[in-house]
Amino acid sequence: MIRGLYAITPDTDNSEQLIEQVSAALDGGARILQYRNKGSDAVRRLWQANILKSLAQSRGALFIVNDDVALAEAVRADGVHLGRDDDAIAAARARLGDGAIIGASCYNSLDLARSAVAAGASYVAFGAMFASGTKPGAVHAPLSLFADAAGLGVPRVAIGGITPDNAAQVVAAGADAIAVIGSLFDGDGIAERAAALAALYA
Ligand SMILES: Cc1ncc(COP(=O)(O)OP(=O)(O)O)c(N)n1
Ligand SMILES: Cc1nc(C(=O)O)sc1CCOP(=O)(O)O
Ligand SMILES: [Mg+2]
Repeated sequence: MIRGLYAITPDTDNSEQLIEQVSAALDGGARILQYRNKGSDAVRRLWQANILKSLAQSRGALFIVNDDVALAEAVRADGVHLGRDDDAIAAARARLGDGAIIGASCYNSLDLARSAVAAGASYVAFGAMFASGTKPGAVHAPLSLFADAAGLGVPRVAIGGITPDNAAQVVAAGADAIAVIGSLFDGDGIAERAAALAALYA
């Protein structure tokens, strides 16, 4: 189920630190984990994805791979997340099967969300909600999109600049899950910040 804190990994070659960071996020209550790594080579990506999948699933969390349908298939992830520069949703659905979770980035566009659902998306993501240090050039998405998208029949995920200080307004606006990188994984206290974010869905 796509609901609650959706942790997205920081992009790193440091697998030992990554495992510790992700463990803390899961301990704190993350219900969905996305493996997002655009910098490492294919061998390290496969290794990290396999380990993180086991970690997530051993804690009852869903495991989603960003961008890479082949990697999602290789590690038997619960699903894949796709944006405008990635593979088509219908092709991913054909490859991964009916049971796979396929998330779609819809930025600030309800029309994109409608098209994504028609193509077979399992959830839609809107962002950026706030200024994002991870993706400084991201377009801004208004909070009103979550109400506008309520009738689509799939969960609505919020992303971009979400922190323990501003997340409550996103949840109140109707986001079914909040996807977070920087404010969750930067610095010590990951489990505590995860718990604060997860508590918004308690
Ligand atoms: C949950 C979630 N929402 C949005 C994105 C962004 O996807 P995309 O636009 O493809 O950008 P990259 O993450 O690939 O840089 C996401 N990854 N997860
Ligand atoms: C990967 C990504 N996609 C976005 C979008 O708006 O589609 S914003 C974003 C970065 C999210 O990281 P942080 O929590 O550090 O802001
Ligand atoms: Mg992408």
